[in-house]
Amino acid sequence: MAEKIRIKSPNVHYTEKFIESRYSYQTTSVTQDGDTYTVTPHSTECMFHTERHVPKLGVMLAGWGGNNGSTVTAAVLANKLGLTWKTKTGVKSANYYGSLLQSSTVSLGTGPKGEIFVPFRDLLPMVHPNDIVFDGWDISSMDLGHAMERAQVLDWSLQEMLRPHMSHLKPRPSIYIPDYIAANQEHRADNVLTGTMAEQMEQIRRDIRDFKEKSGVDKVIVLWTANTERFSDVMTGVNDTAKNLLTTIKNGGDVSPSTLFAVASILEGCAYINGSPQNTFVPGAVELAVQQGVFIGGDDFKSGQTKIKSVLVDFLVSAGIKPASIVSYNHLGNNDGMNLSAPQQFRSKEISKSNVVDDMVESNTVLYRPGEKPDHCVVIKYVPYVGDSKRAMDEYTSEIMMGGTNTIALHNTCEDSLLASPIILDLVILTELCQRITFRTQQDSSFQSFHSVLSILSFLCKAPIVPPGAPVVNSFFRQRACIENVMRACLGLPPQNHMQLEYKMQKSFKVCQATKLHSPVATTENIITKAYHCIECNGAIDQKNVER
Ligand SMILES: NC(=O)c1ccc[n+]([C@@H]2O[C@H](COP(=O)([O-])OP(=O)(O)OC[C@H]3O[C@@H](n4cnc5c(N)ncnc54)[C@H](O)[C@@H]3O)[C@@H](O)[C@H]2O)c1
Ligand SMILES: O=P([O-])([O-])O[C@@H]1[C@@H](O)[C@H](O)[C@@H](O)[C@H](O)[C@@H]1O
Repeated sequence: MAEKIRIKSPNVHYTEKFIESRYSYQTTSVTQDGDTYTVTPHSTECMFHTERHVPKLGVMLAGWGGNNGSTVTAAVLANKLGLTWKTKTGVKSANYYGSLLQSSTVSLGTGPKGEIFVPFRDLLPMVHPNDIVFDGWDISSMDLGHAMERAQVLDWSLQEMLRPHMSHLKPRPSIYIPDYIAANQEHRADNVLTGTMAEQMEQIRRDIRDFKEKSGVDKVIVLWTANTERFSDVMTGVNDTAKNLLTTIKNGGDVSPSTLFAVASILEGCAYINGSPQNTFVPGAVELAVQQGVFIGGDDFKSGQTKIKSVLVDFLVSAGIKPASIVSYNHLGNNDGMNLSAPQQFRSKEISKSNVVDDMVESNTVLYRPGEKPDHCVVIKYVPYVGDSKRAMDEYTSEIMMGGTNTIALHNTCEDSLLASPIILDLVILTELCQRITFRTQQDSSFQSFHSVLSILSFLCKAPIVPPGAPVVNSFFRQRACIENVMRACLGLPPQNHMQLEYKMQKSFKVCQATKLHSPVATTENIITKAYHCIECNGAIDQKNVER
């Protein structure tokens, strides 16, 4: 299907298979001598190739019967069926609100009547969530129709319409190692594999092949939305290299279920994404992904309280205001909350929720001395009555000018799974798009893909994993700009600069449809009517009355 956006540029060519773009990647290197910085601009000429054919995508969820797994499956079905349903506040319609790709927009540039914005998803050919085929595993045998009911997330009238489409969906038996999740999860475990660790992992591999064959999808992405596990110990000789990890699995050592899923996915050539906070990607798993040229991404969906934190701290620090104390409390009553009520599982989540401010704090040495950080406290409490409707309460106390303080208090109530579900869709759709993008610099003899550790996903994760040596960016707007500008590069377009110089200079200028420069014409003494005319085509394209 032809793309909605066509680039008219000598640097962009559309072949049957690819969008081919030439792109000049601009960076700067900096050297420091005492208080003096020397900045040198660099330009790297690149070629991007983006495959235009969008494949049929299958997504296999570990934890499919959970609140997130059942809700995202239900949401896609409701959208695909175009469902509307009655509630006490009126008729609701299925949508993908909360999805960056489906429900946010980006600026394409200036049209005859001003700036043109289009949905993110229109920038490049990508999978539509309605077309995704779901499958997966759960240690609970409950079918997806009943799991949706157990989750208590969606309106009952909607559930009744969806149940006929979900009751036949049954999670495949999964790998269950009780020591990795809270003991209070044992009651769910009636759908578990048996055999050695290696045999169980091989079954997961067979499941992936079975799903791909029976569903007819072109590719599969595996995503962990099962319970939060305790952290794994990184041990030399056990999981520090790919070879040692595979040997440990063969001999049945200390390997978590989420890491077993990761190894199974990687060996099947399927991208694997970790939506939970545990350190699934032990060094051996990362090395295996790199060796196999398979994408991995995570950790821990950035969905609510932490997402707001990555915005608010970015705002405060960027505005020169010094956050000194951040207290994030929340309580929730879903099964995730029950699992997190156990100390080791909470610790995994506390880590992923606590590191999100580090890059923003470290970027401002005017406010913070080296190593100085705000007080940062994370509290999660399990309160069964509130169910999936998480209550998050935050207090940000900052130092302002002349010894002043500013305290911002937030209260945020939301269905946790309705925040996470669009994140799951963005993760798998963006990962699939990246699988179709290759690029080369002038120094490369051939095209290459992104690094196996897919750090462009960081916008969607609380604790982004990045390639060795790469910086961790948590700042919301920098993460979002990265995705937009990489997609713009695939279209041969320069990064968004938000300068709008054409409106800021005394002799303002605009570029009309004929892409030629204009000059303003002063018409009266007190009021300048900036009439923008094309020098050549003399076409008046815009008039604004501005005070002298
Ligand atoms: N807003 C959010 O909901 C949000 C945000 C960030 C991260 N997360 C993380 O996403 C994960 C899922 O959240 P949820 O609310 O859906 O939790 P949930 O408890 O409702 O679902 C988890 C599911 O995983 C299953 N499970 C546990 N161990 C398994 C295994 N080894 N194999 C297969 N299935 C297994 C459980 O039976 C359950 O059905 C949690 O780790 C949570 O911390 C959720
Ligand atoms: O994304 P966020 O709102 O900062 O963090 C959330 C936690 O506050 C919540 O307790 C947990 O159950 C969710 O899994 C999610 O991780």
